[in-house]
Amino acid sequence: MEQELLSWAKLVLISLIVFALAVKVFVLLWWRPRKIEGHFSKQGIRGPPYHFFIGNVKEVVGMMLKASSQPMPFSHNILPRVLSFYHHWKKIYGAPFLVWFGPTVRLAVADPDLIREVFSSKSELYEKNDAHPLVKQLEGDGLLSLKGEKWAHHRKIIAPTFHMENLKLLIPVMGSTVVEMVEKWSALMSESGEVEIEVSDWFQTLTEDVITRAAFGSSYEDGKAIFKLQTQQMVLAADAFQKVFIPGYRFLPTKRNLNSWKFDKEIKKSLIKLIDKRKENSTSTSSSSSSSGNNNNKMEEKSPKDLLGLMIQASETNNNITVKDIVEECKSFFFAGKQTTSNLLTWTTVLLAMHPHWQVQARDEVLRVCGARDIPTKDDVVKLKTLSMILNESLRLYPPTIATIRRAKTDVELGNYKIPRGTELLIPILAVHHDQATWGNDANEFNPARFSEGVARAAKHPVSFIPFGLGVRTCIGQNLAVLQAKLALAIILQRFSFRLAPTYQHAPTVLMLLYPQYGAPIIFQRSDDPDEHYQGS
Ligand code: HEM
Repeated sequence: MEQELLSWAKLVLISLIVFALAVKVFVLLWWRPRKIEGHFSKQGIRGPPYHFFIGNVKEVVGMMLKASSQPMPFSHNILPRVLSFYHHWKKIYGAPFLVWFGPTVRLAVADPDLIREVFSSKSELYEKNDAHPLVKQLEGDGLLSLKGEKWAHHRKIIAPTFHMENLKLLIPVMGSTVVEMVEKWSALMSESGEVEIEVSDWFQTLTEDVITRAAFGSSYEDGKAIFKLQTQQMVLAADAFQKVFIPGYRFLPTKRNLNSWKFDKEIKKSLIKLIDKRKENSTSTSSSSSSSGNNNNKMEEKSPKDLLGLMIQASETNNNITVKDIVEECKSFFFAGKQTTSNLLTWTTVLLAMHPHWQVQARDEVLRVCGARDIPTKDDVVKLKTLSMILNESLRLYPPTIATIRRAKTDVELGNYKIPRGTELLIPILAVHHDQATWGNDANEFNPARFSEGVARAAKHPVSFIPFGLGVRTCIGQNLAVLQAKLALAIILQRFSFRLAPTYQHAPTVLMLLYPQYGAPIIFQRSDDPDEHYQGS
C-alpha cells in the first residue's frame, strides 16, 4: 500500500513538473509574443506575424537565399539583395517594424534620431545582446562582447594601441608589407604587364599581418603562430556554425570539440610562454637601459605600444587581468579586425575598378603627394583627401558590418515609443547608409564628392554615416583600419591601373560581414614609373 502511494506521489509530481514546463513553454513561445505584438501594435508598430517557436526565421532565411541565388547588375542599390527581409518588410509595414528571430523580438530602427538615443544620449539604457554561442567562440570573450566594468577596464587598457600617434609608428612596417604584396603581383604578370588577382584573399593575408603587429609588436613571429592556432580553431567553429545548432553540443567530446579544446590548450601554453619571454625581455631592457643612458630610452619610445604589452603591464598591477583575458582579447582583435579591413579594401578596389574616373583622380593625388614609388609617410597619409573621400563612400555603400544589435536593459522610451525590457533593437547600418531621405536621390550612386566638406556635412543628418558604430562602443580599431586601407591603396595606385576581370560577378552577400559572393577578380596593369622615365631620358 505504502509502495502504491509512493508511486502515485511520483506520478503526480512528474505530471506537475510536465504541466509546469508546458505552461512555461506556452507562455514563452505563444502568450508572451502575442502580448508583445499587442503592445507594439497599440503604438502603430507592426511587422510580419509571429509563428510558434521559429518566429520569422523561415521567411528571413527564404528571402535571403532567394536574393543571393544569382548575381545582380553592376549597381550599388544592394539593400534588396543583402538585407532582403528588411527591404521587403519596411515597404509593407513602414519604420520601425517588428521582426521575430525565434521567440526573440527585434525592432528594426533606422531613424538617425532614434539611433543617436540608443548609441549616445541614452546609451546607458541599452546593452550589447549576447552573441550566438558559436559566434562567441569565434569572436572571443573580449572587448567585442564584454559588458559593464570589465569592458570599461579592458577598453581603457587597450585604447593606447589605437591612438593615432602610436599607429603612425607602424606605417613603415605596414608599408613594406604592402610593397612585398604588390611585388609578388608584379612577379606574376604576363609579358604584356597584366595579371588577374583575386584581391579578397590577398587582402586578408595583408590585414592579418598588420593585426598581428598591432597585437604582438616585437613578438610578431610568436604572435603569428598563436593567430595560426586561433585561425584553425575558428575554422572548426565556423564549420559548426553552418550546421544545425543543437544546444549544449559544444560541451560533448565530439571530434571537432576535442580538436578545438586541444587548440585552446596550445594557444594558452604558447601565450604563457610568450608572456614570460616578454616579461624577461622587459626586465633585461630596463636594466640595460639604466646602465647605457638615454639612447635606449629613445629606441624604446619609438616602438609602438601593442595589445600584448599593454595587457601584460596591466596584469602586473591588477590581478583581475588573467592569461585567459589576454587570450580572449587576442581572439576578439583578430576576429574584429582582420576581415572587416580586408573587406573594406576589397570593396574599395572593386569600386575604383568600376569607376575609372575616380581611380584616375585618386592616383593623381597619390603621385602628387607621395611620388611614384616612395612608401607614403605619416604626413603624406593626412594629405590624401580624395582617397579619404573614396574610402568613406565605400564604407557608406558597402559597410563591412551591415547591422548591429542592442538590447533594452529596462523598460525604456525611445522617441515616443515605449519599449519593454529585453526588446532587441536591430540597427541596419546598410539601410541607414542607403536612405534617400538623408542622402538624397543619388543615395545609391558612387559619388565620393559628397564627402568633400567632411563627414558631418555629407548627409542631412550627422548620424546617417555609422560604419564604425557610434558612442562609447564605437569601433576601437577604426584608425588602424583606415590608415591601413589608405596606405595599401596608395601603394597599389602608385604602381598599377586596374579594372574588373570579365569573370567578376557583382554579388554582395552577408555571412556575418558583407563580402563578394563570387570573389573579386581584378586585372592589374603595371603603370610606368615616371621616375624611371626621367632617369632614362
Ligand atoms: C573597416 C574596418 C572595420 C569596420 C567596418 C568595423 C566596424 C565596427 C563596428 C560597426 C563596431 C561596433 C559594433 C557595435 O556597436 O555593435 C566595431 C567594434 C569593434 N571593433 Fe571594429 N571595425 C573595423 C576594424 C576594426 C579593427 C582593425 C579592429 C582591431 C584590430 C577592430 C576592433 C573592434 C573592437 C574590439 C570592437 C568592440 C569595441 C567595444 O565594444 O568597445 N575593428 N567595429
